[in-house]
Amino acid sequence: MRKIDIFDTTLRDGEQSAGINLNTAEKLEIAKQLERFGVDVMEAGFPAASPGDLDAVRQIASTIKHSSVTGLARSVKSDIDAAWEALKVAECPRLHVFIATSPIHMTYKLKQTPEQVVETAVESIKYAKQFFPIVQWSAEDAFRSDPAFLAHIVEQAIKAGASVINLPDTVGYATPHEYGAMFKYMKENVPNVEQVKLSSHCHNDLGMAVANTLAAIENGADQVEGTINGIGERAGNAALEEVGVALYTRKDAYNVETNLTLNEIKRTSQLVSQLTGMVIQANKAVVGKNAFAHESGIHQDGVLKEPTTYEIITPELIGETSNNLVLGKHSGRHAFHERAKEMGFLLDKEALNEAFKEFKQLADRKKEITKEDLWTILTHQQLKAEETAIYELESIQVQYGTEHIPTATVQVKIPEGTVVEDACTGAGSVEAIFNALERIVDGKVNLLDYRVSSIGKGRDALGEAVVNLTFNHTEELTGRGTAQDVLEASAKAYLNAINRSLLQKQMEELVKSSV
Ligand SMILES: CC(=O)SCCNC(=O)CCNC(=O)[C@H](O)C(C)(C)COP(=O)(O)OP(=O)(O)OC[C@H]1O[C@@H](n2cnc3c(N)ncnc32)[C@H](O)[C@@H]1OP(=O)(O)O
Ligand SMILES: CC(C)C(=O)C(=O)O
Ligand SMILES: [Mg+2]
Repeated sequence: MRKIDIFDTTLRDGEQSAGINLNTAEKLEIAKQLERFGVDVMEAGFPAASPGDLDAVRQIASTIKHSSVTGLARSVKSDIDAAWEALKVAECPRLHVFIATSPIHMTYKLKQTPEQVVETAVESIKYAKQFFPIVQWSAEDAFRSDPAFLAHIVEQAIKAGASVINLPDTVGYATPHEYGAMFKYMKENVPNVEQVKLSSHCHNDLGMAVANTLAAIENGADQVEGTINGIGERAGNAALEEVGVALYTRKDAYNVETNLTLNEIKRTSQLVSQLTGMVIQANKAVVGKNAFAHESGIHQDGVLKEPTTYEIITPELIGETSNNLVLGKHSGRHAFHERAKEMGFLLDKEALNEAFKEFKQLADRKKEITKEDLWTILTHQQLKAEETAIYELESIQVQYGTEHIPTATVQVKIPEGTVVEDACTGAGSVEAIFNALERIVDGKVNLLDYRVSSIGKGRDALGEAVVNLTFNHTEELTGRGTAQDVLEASAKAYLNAINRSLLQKQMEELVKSSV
């Protein structure tokens, strides 16, 4: 099978992303991880850019043994000298030297004629070859270059000693078909092309960097360049983890292999994100937080029955521990039941269905259902299964205004099974609720304590209320209630305490009668 070399430029083109600045220690850490990931070549920096970058490239070159380390240089002797200073410690020093070949770049940026550009390119390669055993030459903005001129300069670069020829789509303008055609054209029109490896280098301005890279492979590229998480100048470079996983998953289509250790992807991606401060978008292919997350019921059910229904990549392939069935408003019973089991709740079908109903109601109101929310819902159902509710809150309505006396109207299902409604005022909304409830329950309530708190974080967290009271002069009892609204939670807590008191009384009578 044809082998594709992976050239990582996270530490050079990736670091060119606006807002990224890595120090030597950070670059070294990433370099070591890139070596574990199995990249064939890593571009450690641009040694002429600053003494700090030169030092980082030198330290990486002297540390990394299983990947070839390179640095970038303009076609300028001082840049090549700086690169040699940094890379001479490497096992097999490799230089990456470039010059632009498109009319726009030659005319406006370099202010050189095409002939002068050929001469500069050839001179720089010959100069570099005095030091470096391997020289990679890049035609910056190759894609927007005149194809015949590009073929000519590539031929001259090979004659001058380049052993890898890189043909970048520097501004991310190419379509996959066009980018592939450029490689085909070079294969057919550069007489000495078989002496070198052709390399792709794609930018993502139109979101086609990975597709273009794959098209280059289909048309004869032997090396592909890119970065971890696709970071890089402007919209970034081709994301190497996407390229690696695409080549593996669609081996049937591409029929090539790489040296990459794919299960190092997650770790590499996380490290690069952390040290560069570039957050990975949740829906990013392969490494996004949602790449293995399923939220909708139909998908969750499918994945529980057979993962390949909705997963073409296994989480383990990239070093992720498992997929993630996220519970939200689109989830279904299968996933909910599975999660309840995982959390250790052994509820019967009816209780599970009740819990699922409660979960759906909450999911409609809340952006994210947390683990704490699930605990609360499931515990509530478990307790409910163990006790008979005597008073049950049916509905609650509170009128509150700074200029008005708070009034609460409550509907409660009483032990006889009928629903009773009452209304009351109070100094505050909670007092109004408690007063209304006291009129419904049959007995004397003495409220001793009342507290509210939130379960979990965020403004949409569930509220929990705890009420301590005595009912008909029994001993003090604690009631708990949870709801998204603290007023509803308070009413539930109040009734929960009353119910517990009544249940306790029933138990005592049962014990007495059985003696
Ligand atoms: C497509 C790419 O990603 S290319 C790599 C881009 N990366 C970087 O630029 C990061 C590192 N760069 C730097 O630190 C600086 O730009 C340096 C040290 C390289 C040069 O700095 P300065 O000397 O101050 O020049 P400055 O950056 O302002 O301008 C670039 C000069 O290099 C010239 N130049 C650009 N590319 C090349 C090239 N491949 N070969 C020769 N000269 C080049 C430009 O025409 C311009 O020349 P001029 O001064 O005669 O007009
Ligand atoms: C220097 C070259 C390889 C580059 O980064 C580009 O053209 O995008
Ligand atoms: Mg680039």
